[in-house]
Amino acid sequence: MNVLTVNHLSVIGKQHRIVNDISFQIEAGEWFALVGQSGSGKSMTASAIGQLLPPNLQATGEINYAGSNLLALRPSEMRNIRGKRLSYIFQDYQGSFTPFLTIGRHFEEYQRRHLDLSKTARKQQAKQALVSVGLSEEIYTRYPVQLSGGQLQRVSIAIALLLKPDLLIADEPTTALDSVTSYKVLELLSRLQADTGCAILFITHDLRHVRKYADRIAVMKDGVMIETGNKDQILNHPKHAYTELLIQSSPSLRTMSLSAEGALR
Ligand SMILES: Nc1ncnc2c1ncn2[C@@H]1O[C@H](COP(=O)(O)OP(=O)(O)OP(=O)(O)O)[C@@H](O)[C@H]1O
Repeated sequence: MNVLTVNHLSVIGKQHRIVNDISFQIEAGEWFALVGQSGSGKSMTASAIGQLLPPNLQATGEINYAGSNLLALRPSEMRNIRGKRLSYIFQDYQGSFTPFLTIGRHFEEYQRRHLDLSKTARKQQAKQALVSVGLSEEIYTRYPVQLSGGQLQRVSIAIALLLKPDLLIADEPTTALDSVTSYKVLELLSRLQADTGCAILFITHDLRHVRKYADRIAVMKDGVMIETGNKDQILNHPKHAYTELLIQSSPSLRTMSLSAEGALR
């Protein structure tokens, strides 16, 4: 069953077409990776899904989710879906936090917008969510500046998954983190996906990040989706020269793909 169906999506600016007539589906519970080099249109695709495009850009086509075409929804209807059934985590997690509000207040604001819970229940739910992403309950009373990048990204994930969305859009969530912390965040996402059954649209320019986790991969180049397929097919038998180039420029993948070829001989 598809959780999201994108048909003929284009993102258009005054001068140019940033995303050009792309179509894809995300199945319930799958890890769908959108890869491509910087500027290929991945983030604008992700933003179009949640009506988060900058005001000078417009989306055309259809994005079907939970029985609605998201592009046709009023902003208030979209706000209701965003955060509740469809959540985001971003590369710039720091920008998602207000420096003078505690982590607890960030949870509070989110919970009050979407849930009807008592203050005590909200606090309890937030603390449980912190523990579920491997953080201590004490983080609840801390300020963002008192946390490391990895801890803050974990808090973003805890908030994004609080209402058990059907789809989590993770736009380069590990780009600003060191490699060990990135690895831990990816492991965490994978575990939480198994626990909650949510689908993940995972955006990255680094194919290594999808090797272990993705079920399917779509490759974007200059606003066009040039290739989509299951992970093994894309990584071991890319059809497009550009996909080959992405793999070649990712050393550990090249080794992996060569050894896979060797094993087949
Ligand atoms: N507000 C805007 N107005 C006009 N063009 C924009 C705007 N925002 C982004 N773009 C352009 O859209 C193109 C696609 O950007 P996008 O952020 O989707 O790329 P990306 O594949 O996500 O890259 P990255 O990996 O660097 O985030 C880029 O050429 C960018 O310059």
